[in-house]
Amino acid sequence: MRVAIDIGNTNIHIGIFEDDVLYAAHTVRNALLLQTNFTKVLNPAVISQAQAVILASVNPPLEAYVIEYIGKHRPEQPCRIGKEIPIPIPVLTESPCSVGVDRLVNAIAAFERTKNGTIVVDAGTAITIDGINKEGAFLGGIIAPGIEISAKALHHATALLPQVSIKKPNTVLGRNTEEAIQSGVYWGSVGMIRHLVDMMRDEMKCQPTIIATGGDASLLTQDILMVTTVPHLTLEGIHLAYKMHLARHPH
Ligand SMILES: Nc1ncnc2c1ncn2[C@@H]1O[C@H](COP(=O)(O)OP(=O)(O)OP(=O)(O)O)[C@@H](O)[C@H]1O
Ligand SMILES: CC(C)(CO)[C@@H](O)C(=O)NCCC(=O)O
Ligand SMILES: [K+]
Repeated sequence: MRVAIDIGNTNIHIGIFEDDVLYAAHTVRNALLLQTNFTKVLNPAVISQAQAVILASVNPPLEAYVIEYIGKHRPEQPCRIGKEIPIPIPVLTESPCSVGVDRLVNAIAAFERTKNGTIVVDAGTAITIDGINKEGAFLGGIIAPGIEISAKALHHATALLPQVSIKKPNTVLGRNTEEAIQSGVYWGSVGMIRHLVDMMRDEMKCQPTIIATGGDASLLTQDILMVTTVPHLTLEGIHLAYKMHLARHPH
């Protein structure tokens, strides 16, 4: 049994892999994790019995907490993607080390599925849209505000706009403030994703496969054509990067 942990900015996602198959996954709000007892979220027995605990983090302070907790329950340090586990694909950006490892493991898992030029949309805290060429190399992409960030930003930066939870509006023309914010954030995000995917497709000069993931993917992609949603793409990518490393460096 192997445990993959994706430490993001809103949520931590935990996946349990048995015989290379993801058989359990759960998500905990970071804020909740810091308030509650870690043992309720990351079962000490699972941590101590796992063959490997593999981490991908884009949130260093929370990562430090998780590593400290894991250290109490198993003698080996967890394997960190991008540290002990090198990124097993070419990263063709200016500064490969500064690309979020969640974007990179998404690319690894997506390419494993498509074996084709691919665009990955991850709609989480941020919305990222990244290109992978048909050789499986990470090309770069875009980082934009996620829908919760957009809704919060409107509330925090204004005197009159309330905090609104975003759902799909029935109409584009909002008839009250709440509907107007929902429409702006929902249709704005959908339109942004559609447009950026089109632009990226042109720039990549190929017919890439589009894969979406992240907490808001199923909400947003209902209005985007030709997208396959893979809920646990990041966890799959963490596990895959680890397996690729093992294949290259058998113990
Ligand atoms: N049950 C849920 N719990 C938490 N967030 C949810 C849930 N359902 C939908 N969401 C949405 O998912 C988004 C967070 O997505 P995700 O879980 O991919 O974030 P994350 O992993 O922290 O992101 P990142 O890695 O980009 O920091 C939020 O915008 C929130 O609106
Ligand atoms: C963009 C996010 C926040 C998405 O989770 C993460 O991948 C990150 O913090 N990235 C670092 C900067 C970069 O990817 O270029
Ligand atoms: K994410």
